[in-house]
Amino acid sequence: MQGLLNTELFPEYFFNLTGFIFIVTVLLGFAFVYNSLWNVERWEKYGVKHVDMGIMELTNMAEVALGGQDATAGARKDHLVLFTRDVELIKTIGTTDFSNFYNHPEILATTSHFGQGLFFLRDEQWKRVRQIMSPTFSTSKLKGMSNVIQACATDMARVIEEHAREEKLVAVYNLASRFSASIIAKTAFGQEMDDKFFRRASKLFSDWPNKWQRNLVLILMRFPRFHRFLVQKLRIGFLDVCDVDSLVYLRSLLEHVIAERERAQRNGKGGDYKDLLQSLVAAKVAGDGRVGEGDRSSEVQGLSNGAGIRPEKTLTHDEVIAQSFIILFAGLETTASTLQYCLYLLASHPEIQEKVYTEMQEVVDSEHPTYEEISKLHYMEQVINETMRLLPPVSIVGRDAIETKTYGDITVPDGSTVYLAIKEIHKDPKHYPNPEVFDPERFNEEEKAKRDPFAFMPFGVGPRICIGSRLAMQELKTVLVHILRKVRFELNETTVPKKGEELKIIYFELPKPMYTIQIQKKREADIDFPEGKREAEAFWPIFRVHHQKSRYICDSVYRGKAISRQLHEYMYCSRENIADDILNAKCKKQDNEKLSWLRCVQVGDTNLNRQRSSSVFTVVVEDVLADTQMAASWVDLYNDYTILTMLIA
Ligand code: HEM
Repeated sequence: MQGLLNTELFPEYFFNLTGFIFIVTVLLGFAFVYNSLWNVERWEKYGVKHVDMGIMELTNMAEVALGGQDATAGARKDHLVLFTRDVELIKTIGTTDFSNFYNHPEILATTSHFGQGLFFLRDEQWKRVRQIMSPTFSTSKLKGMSNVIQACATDMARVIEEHAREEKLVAVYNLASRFSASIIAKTAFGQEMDDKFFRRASKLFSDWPNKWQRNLVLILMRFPRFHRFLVQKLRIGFLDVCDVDSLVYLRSLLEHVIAERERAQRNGKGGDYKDLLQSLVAAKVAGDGRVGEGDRSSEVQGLSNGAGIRPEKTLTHDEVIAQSFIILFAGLETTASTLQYCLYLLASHPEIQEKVYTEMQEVVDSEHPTYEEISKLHYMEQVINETMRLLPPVSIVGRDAIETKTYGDITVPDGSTVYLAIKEIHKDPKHYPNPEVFDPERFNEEEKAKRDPFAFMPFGVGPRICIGSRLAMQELKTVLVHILRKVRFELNETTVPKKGEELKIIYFELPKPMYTIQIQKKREADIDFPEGKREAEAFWPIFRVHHQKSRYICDSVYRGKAISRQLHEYMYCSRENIADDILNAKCKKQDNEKLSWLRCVQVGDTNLNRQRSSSVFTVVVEDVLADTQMAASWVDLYNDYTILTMLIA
């Protein structure tokens, strides 16, 4: 017990457990009385329906407050709070009147560096750090991180494939967390993830050893100001929501890497590192760790409230560490949960999984999908969006009101907190008919155009929106490509929850829910060969050289008008559906089942798992034409081809 408390502030007798519980109980009792008697301000006065609630945590409060017909309802924690799923009010608070609502509520009772992380920063501090961090997530930076994401996705796919080979079930949450943590380890902590890192990263928050401590903290979380007073002022360690040991460990890792990165930055070698950490370190080096007078160039986007805010673009050493922590906090579980839920939903909707697969076949040409290819996976994005609509990893976000403002019938008093109830908006039948049904078509362009864009906000809204949303999407799409091209996910009788059962998000529960999904079998075409190579894959370099050579000659010959435009087009697939035309024509002919093009285009022969790749296509056409008795209408083409083959030879 002694170790948990700050011995400088507390006398010896205080370490008596009974005495301590007594004091905390008295203080809690005082908080209750204050809350219910003295803080008599009621939401009704401000035109808002008020819901009286017992001791509940926030997400439940939102559910209860907005359970009926009301789009907006008030309640009290240790101050006034408002819950809303009214998209007009959300638009106003999140964007048009953002200058009155740019702070997240102070909910975190900790003495750790978390408090200096972007999510928890307030006022000028937030504006300065947000401005510094925004370019870190620009398109060019995301492209720069693509290799890391690919490597982590390949690892995850490999593990899943091994499970499939051994016909084992997959504890998806664990794998998804490892994937997400490994990207953060590399990009925000500058190192490979090992087991110790993963253990610590997954345990940023205290895991209270007994029930009464846990319940006490849960009750205190209902009174965040009081909770913070106990933790930050009285420094009662065991009430700290963060796990101090984990943070000390992670900080020690960072110290080494930051020192090394600083040296590189000062020697002009910072550009060698294309990750989040280096951008943070660069901001530190630029200001030499001091926050001075301020950058005079630009205001923070969306904050043109006339205040003339010109934050300086530098970070202190502790702020660099805090941002790495916050990336871990904000980026790990959110992305891992989305991946887990997405795979579960795909397993329970095989037809949708097949559609995702088909799109991948059409769009992704390379073994490691490029940034551009990833951005063309529109149906996959619809699936991810629908997953986050149905099961938003963050179900509620808050905004503190700086001044009292009235919007229509509702007055939002200064000092109150407005909670934007993401989950309730996403489940509102007004925006989403049959809201419990998983239907990615809700996010096709036509359906989206019919809906208020503020009815979908898994990443929050306005200038305070999630800074890592594009990175998260890139991670999710990349890993889905790598996994789904290898295996098909299915539910079986041991999967939890079972088919038809509700998939519930359990907040603040430890351990995390583990949804186990069966990987039924490998995709038919996924035939493995010794040393991890497929038979045809071994010939790919030869095919490629052959293709390049053919193309060079073919282009020259075409320019010299020695072959028809038709053949030129056929050779390079420059007309839409050309491969299908030829293949279909061939298939219709009798006795053609064993044509050699089958070998060439079998999806299992390539890592691409697709039929229409321009690089493989020449080989396909050559095989088709060379090995087949041509029908009359193909004779010209065949003659052209013969001339060409002679030239190539
Ligand atoms: C599916 C994945 C994710 C979801 C659903 C998600 C959701 C959110 C939400 C709802 C917010 C609050 C926004 C608001 O107040 O309006 C937020 C903030 C934030 N997120 Fe994410 N997030 C995800 C992934 C990530 C990743 C990968 C990172 C970092 C690499 C990240 C970093 C942050 C940070 C730093 C903030 C605080 C922004 C600020 O206060 O200015 N998030 N996120």
